[in-house]
Amino acid sequence: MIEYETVPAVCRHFDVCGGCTEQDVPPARYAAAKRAALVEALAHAGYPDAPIAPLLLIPMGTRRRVDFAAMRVAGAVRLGFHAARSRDVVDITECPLARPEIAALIGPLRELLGKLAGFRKTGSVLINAIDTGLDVSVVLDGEATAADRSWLVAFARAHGLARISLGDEPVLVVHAITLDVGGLTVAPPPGAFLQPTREGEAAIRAAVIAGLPGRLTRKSRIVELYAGIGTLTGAIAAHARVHAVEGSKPACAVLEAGARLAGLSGKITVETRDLARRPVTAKEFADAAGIVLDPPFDGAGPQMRAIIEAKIPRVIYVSCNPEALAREAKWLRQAGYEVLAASPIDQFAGSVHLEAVVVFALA
Ligand SMILES: C[S@@+](CC[C@H](N)C(=O)[O-])C[C@H]1O[C@@H](n2cnc3c(N)ncnc32)[C@H](O)[C@@H]1O
Repeated sequence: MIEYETVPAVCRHFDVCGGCTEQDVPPARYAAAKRAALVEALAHAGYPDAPIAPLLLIPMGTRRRVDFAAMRVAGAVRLGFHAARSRDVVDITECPLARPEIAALIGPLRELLGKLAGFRKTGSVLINAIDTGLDVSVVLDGEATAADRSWLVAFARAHGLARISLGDEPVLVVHAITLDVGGLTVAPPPGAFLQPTREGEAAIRAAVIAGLPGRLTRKSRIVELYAGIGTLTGAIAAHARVHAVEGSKPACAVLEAGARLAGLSGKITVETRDLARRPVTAKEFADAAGIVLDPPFDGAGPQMRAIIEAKIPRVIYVSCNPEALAREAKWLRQAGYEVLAASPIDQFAGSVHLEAVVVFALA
């Protein structure tokens, strides 16, 4: 039962599409609820008085990474997002959340999927907006035919895409694949993880850099866990040596190449490692001035034990899930860490999700 006045939703698919469930919440209430998610997470972890910054709002129309679901039902193609708590795909004609150039592809993509013999019942289309255009990766549930590939090539050319791929296999590269990630220029693989908005990414980076220990020297070393393609790595490397650890081999290759291109191979070392199976040990953290971690939705799990054992003076935790943050921050509190700063960032506009950067220091 809704107990407050709602405001008109900006999207015509609101209510059926499971994407942005909070669009009709009045702005002040929306912003308060988002910030409260971080307040509650940190209070739950034992930090009731943590210094929490105001919420950084990021407007609709800025999402630069969109993963559309597709379904063929009685011959007709549906392209959009899953309905709430359902595998059913809601067919959409607009997406005010996405950047306009991504939203403009919805109709043409639906038409393209309709022609593909390799698209039987279910599929998806992941779009990343990179510096040279849109990078589109189509995932089908059947074998793509030669004709399918020709359709993809024609589509990429007609819409001026940077690249089109079948899953992680590039089918046509039209423009050079480059993305500036604040200090490094990288070439993300098809479907690479990118922070959902440029604005959010910049805010995360700024909060991480502001949270680094004050007296870093050229010899200081920061260990960065879950580094991805290096979204934060180049910026950290402007202040210290960085050992970047990431589980995805292609992401590590991209990060390594970006570091080389920037002449930073001496400052940035990259390690491919599954941190769930083989966490970095307390001994390996030993001489680090700080740890930066940006784990997946479920949190860092088994990696946390060694972080706590290592007693590194500064731990900067980038979180996309306040629940996991609450759980793992509690262990940091029990180990004697205090919160120096916490920044809530509305990376997932219109949804209940929240991004946050929390800076912990050993008291
Ligand atoms: C939230 S993303 C952050 C990536 C990067 N920091 C960024 O901002 O783009 C989480 C990263 O953790 C990586 N990852 C997920 N599970 C992992 C594991 N078990 N071991 C190592 N890395 C993992 C993913 O590949 C992904 O790059």
